Amino acid sequence: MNAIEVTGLTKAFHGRKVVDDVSLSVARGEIAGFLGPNGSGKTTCIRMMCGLLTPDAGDGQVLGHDIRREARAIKRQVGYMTQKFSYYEDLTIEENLAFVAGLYALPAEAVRDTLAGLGLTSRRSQLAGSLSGGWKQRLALAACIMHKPKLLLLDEPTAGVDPKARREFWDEIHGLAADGLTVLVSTHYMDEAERCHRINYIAYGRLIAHGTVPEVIASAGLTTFLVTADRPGELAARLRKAPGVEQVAPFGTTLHVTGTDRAALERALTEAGASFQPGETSLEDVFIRLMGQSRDNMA
Ligand SMILES: Nc1ncnc2c1ncn2[C@@H]1O[C@H](COP(=O)(O)OP(=O)(O)OP(=O)(O)O)[C@@H](O)[C@H]1O
Repeated sequence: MNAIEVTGLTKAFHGRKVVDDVSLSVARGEIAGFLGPNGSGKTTCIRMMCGLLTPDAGDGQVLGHDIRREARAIKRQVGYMTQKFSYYEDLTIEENLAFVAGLYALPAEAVRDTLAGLGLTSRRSQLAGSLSGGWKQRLALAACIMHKPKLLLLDEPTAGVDPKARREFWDEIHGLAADGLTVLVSTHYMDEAERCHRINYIAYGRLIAHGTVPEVIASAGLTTFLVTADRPGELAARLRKAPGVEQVAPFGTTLHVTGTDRAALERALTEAGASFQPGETSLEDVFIRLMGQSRDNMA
């Protein structure tokens, strides 16, 4: 049975639907990415799935428990790292974990094992407030997995963390998933999306794409050309107005020019006198398009 199997989740605040008919399946041991623009309803979905918020409509199961009737059982088996994870700055790493262990009535070994498991033992006496962003995230992760949850919900866990620390954090997540933990992670970083087994893209409350990264890219049906130009800025301005050109994104001195109609795109580039070659469509190109499309649908 899947770790998450929910259908038709809907939630409105003050008469405005912020989650609209979202269905989601996440297999056990899977790292599922949850992506979408700010305010698109990711956190609200996560809160409904872990029993913190009651949906207006929709139902389903998380870890085999009904999200409406068995919220307590779900909460016990879920680790939830919120966007603004809080800990006591003037307590050490170990003291912070001991506090959390107390909340869950866990034995002292739980703290020791968690410190060791996440490579925190040598830093256990360091004050949490003095840790760098990466180590703070590691402490937050430690606090969330100490009670050995079966499902880990991570809400933008690495915002503001440097690339090396982010990579190490993700190595950790993959290690936990390999041991059977299911992970649902919301992120705005494309490289993190690419590290998920499958991704789910939500915009304006609706789930509009899901699958593996290659599947999501392929389903968008976009063609991308790489264009080099002496004056990329000028060319970009012209191309943005050309028929068939849907996106123009400068990357250094190269432009990534994207559209759904390959022939129209080639025509536009030829007419603009651009020198171009085929490129790979990125996940970011796809998301920008999906975002634009769903905004049009809302209008
Ligand atoms: N308790 C609440 N009361 C009223 N409005 C809320 C509440 N919680 C969330 N919202 C609104 O619902 C919408 C969706 O918010 P949510 O936090 O789920 O989005 P998100 O996709 O997680 O965004 P972000 O990427 O910025 O974290 C937002 O417009 C938000 O202001």
